[in-house]
Amino acid sequence: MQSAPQFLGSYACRRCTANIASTSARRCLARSASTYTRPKSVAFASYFFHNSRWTSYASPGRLPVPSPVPARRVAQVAGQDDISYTSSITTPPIAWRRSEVLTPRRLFKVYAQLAKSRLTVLVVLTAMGGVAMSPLPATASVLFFTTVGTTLCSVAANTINQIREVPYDAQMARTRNRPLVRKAITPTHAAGFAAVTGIAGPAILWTMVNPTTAILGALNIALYAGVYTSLKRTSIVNTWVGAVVGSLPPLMGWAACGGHILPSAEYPIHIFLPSFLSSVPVDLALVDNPLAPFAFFMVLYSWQFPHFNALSYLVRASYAQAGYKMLSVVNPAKNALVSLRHTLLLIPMCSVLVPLSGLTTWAFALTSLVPNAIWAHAAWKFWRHGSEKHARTTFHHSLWYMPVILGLMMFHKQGVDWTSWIWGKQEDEDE
Ligand SMILES: CC(C)=CCC/C(C)=C/CC/C(C)=C/COP(=O)(O)OP(=O)(O)O
Repeated sequence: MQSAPQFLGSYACRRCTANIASTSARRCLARSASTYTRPKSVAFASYFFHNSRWTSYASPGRLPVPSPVPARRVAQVAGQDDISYTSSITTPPIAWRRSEVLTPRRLFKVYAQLAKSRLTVLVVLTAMGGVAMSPLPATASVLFFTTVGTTLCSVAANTINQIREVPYDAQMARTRNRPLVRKAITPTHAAGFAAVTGIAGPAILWTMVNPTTAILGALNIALYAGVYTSLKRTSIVNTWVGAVVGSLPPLMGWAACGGHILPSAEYPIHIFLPSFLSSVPVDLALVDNPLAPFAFFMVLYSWQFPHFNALSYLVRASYAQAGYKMLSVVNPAKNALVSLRHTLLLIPMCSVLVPLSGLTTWAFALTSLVPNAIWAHAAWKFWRHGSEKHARTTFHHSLWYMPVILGLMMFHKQGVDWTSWIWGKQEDEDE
């Protein structure tokens, strides 16, 4: 473990530094400490209200700057005593620097960082995927307000997540430059931003789209910022909860168009057999089928495991350092096995569940086999060899896999026959 002065050199607030041996200083240490041995409960309220007064002892006249003694830490979690690495914290994670002046332009940039803008764009795109796959038409107003409402919900969820994770984000190179860690914005300001977006998002969805979409948005904020964020440091189950969070936006898009996501007497579950097994022609009136959004949800749910587990394996040292309970840290072999399991599960999902639900025609069952086979092969190699090289390949495959699978789903969408649409046009021209 690092020595107390090293941690305190970066993170103790002024009030707590008067007496470095005092309880509050120890509390500061606890909230900064990386944890294989979990810290005592982090005094969140203390962090929250002290943060704007945090200072660095690297400035002269305060406590001495700690000598940069390399700290070596060996992970010993769940019998995995083979993960060892040299901690990169040989100097305080954040050096003293003048605080940023928040011009409107900088403030916008800070808000975008709090929103994790790229993730938010992806979330909105998957919600639009739900709209695109819905058999029910969407008006321009529904499209616009679903986009705005979903964006605001995602912004709020990501902001709350960052407010809660400052001491841990500060310990990972990947997240060390986030606005709250570098103190570009106070936690109070960020909390205000989260409150405004977190109320406006569901309110817009409720009033301008429909209550079901609003409830899904609010539920997802709670699931991500509340349940998932807490579980990250307590249980590997976090990844399964995070996968639900990532799969809910398409349901929001589906619900926004008025589609039903739960079966009822009025909207029971239908199955759409392939034409060689059924003589009944597809009744497009039945395509608003609760099994369809469930199939979409499941594809996104399973996609996240090989995507996230492969990435998580590549950054496992920093996850370990910040004390996150990730499968890639506690059990790398199982981490790769879970990735493989979900790439294999995606095959029957795409080749049976999706066409059976009426979301696509049965042609999708065949065309989806190609991307599924390529990705499953990469995940199998990752599981066999457990190397970073294969983790990277599995991760890179996840990046093209999702747009390809969504594109194929759109191409084979039930009731939309692109080929006859093109041929039909040609016939029209011939006439
Ligand atoms: C509509 C609505 C509310 C949508 C929310 C969508 C959303 C925020 C999805 C995130 C999914 C997820 C588990 C990301 C990882 O977060 P992480 O905390 O592990 O990432 P980090 O390590 O980069 O902080």
